[in-house]
Amino acid sequence: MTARRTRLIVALDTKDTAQARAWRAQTAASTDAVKLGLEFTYARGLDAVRDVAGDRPLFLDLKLHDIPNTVASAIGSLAAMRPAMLTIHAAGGHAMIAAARAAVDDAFPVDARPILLAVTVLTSMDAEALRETGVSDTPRGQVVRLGALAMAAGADGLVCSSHEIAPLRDRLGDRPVLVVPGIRPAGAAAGDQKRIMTPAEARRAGADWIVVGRPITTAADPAAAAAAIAAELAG
Ligand SMILES: O=C(O)c1cc(=O)[nH]c(=O)n1[C@@H]1O[C@H](COP(=O)(O)O)[C@@H](O)[C@H]1O
Repeated sequence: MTARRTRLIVALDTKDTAQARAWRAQTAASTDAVKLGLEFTYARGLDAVRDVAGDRPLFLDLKLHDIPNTVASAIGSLAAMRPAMLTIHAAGGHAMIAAARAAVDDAFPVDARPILLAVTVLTSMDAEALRETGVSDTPRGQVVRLGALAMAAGADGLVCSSHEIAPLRDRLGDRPVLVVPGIRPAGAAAGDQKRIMTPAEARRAGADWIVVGRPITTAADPAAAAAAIAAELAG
């Protein structure tokens, strides 16, 4: 597992197109992909997302979670975006995930299919937050349950925290692409994230990709912050 290279995605979370472009340029040398999500997309629209991503691999993080027909139709609307990765919520259930799978296979040419990622339990949730939603299992138990469900329904990979990589690999083997947010370099503020690890810990745990936003984008020097994380991943 640790033989895989752990790749770095920078989350360009802003409403400002010029800011997103600047972060993209500052981090291009040390990151493998850019993530644009709800904040930027709702503020600026999909054309601006495509424009900011440019020639970088695009993780389009819209976390679709609706009835199967709506999710499938929404994925059809994203075909022109040519994303490298797309997110849906595993909690939408088997039928929704299977509909998303079918829509990806339908809407994208075979050589341009995005990696369909199912978000398991948000990294901002701890056991207590999960209990408030009616789930009495631990985050780890719930991530493995949702991860198995999502992979059986046709997802290519999962979004989870570093804490769940080992139990997911035990249950599901090497097949799921594991994308891991909730990454904090030593000393960085956790903010709203609860299930966190450092970049080096995530690499050792076997993350395929890590997602890092504020530790890069709020740094005095985003280029240096991204380069330091890339160096940590290189070991
Ligand atoms: O799907 C995601 O990317 C995601 C899932 C999750 O469980 N936790 C999570 O933080 N994310 C995203 O990862 C990024 C983390 O940002 P920072 O906390 O600023 O590093 C944000 O863009 C979140 O939307």
